Amino acid sequence: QSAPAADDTLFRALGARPGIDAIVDDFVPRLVADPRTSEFFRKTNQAHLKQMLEEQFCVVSGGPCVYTGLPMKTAHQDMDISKGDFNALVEVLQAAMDAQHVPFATQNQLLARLAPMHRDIVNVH
Ligand code: HEM
Repeated sequence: QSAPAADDTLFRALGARPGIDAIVDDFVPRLVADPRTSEFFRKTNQAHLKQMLEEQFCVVSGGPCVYTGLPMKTAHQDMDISKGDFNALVEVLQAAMDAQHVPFATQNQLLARLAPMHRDIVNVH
C-alpha cells in the first residue's frame, strides 16, 4: 500500500527504502547493545521494531509508505523514559547514520522531524 508523497526530498536523500532499511538495520542492534538504552530493549522483538521504524522513517521523510505501528504515546506509555534517555537514543541513531555514511545535513533533517515526538515519548520529568 502506498500514498503519493508531497515532498520526498528527504526520503531520497536517505537513499529511499534501501537506505532507510540499512540505517534501521544498524540502529536497532546498537540500541540493544548501548548501555544507556539496552535495558529498555531487552525483551524487544528486533525484527518487528525494525519493520515499524522502517515504515515510520519512510513516512516522516516523505516516502510512499504507510506506518502500521502504534501511536508514539501508546507505544512508550508503559516505560519510564526521561529526556536523557531520549537524547541517548538520538545519539545512537546519529552513530548508525554516521556508520551508513548519511551526510550530516540529511541526518539533521531526519532528527528535526523526529524531535517533536519527544512530547509523546518522554514521560519522566
Ligand atoms: C524519536 C524517538 C523515538 C522514535 C521515533 C521511536 C519509535 C518507535 C516505534 C516506531 C516503535 C514501534 C511501535 C510498535 O511496535 O507499534 C517503538 C517502540 C519502542 N520504543 Fe521507541 N521511539 C523513540 C524513542 C524511544 C526511546 C527514547 C526509548 C527508550 C530509551 C524507546 C524505547 C522503545 C521500546 C522499548 C519499544 C518497544 C519495543 C517492543 O516491541 O518491545 N523509544 N518506538
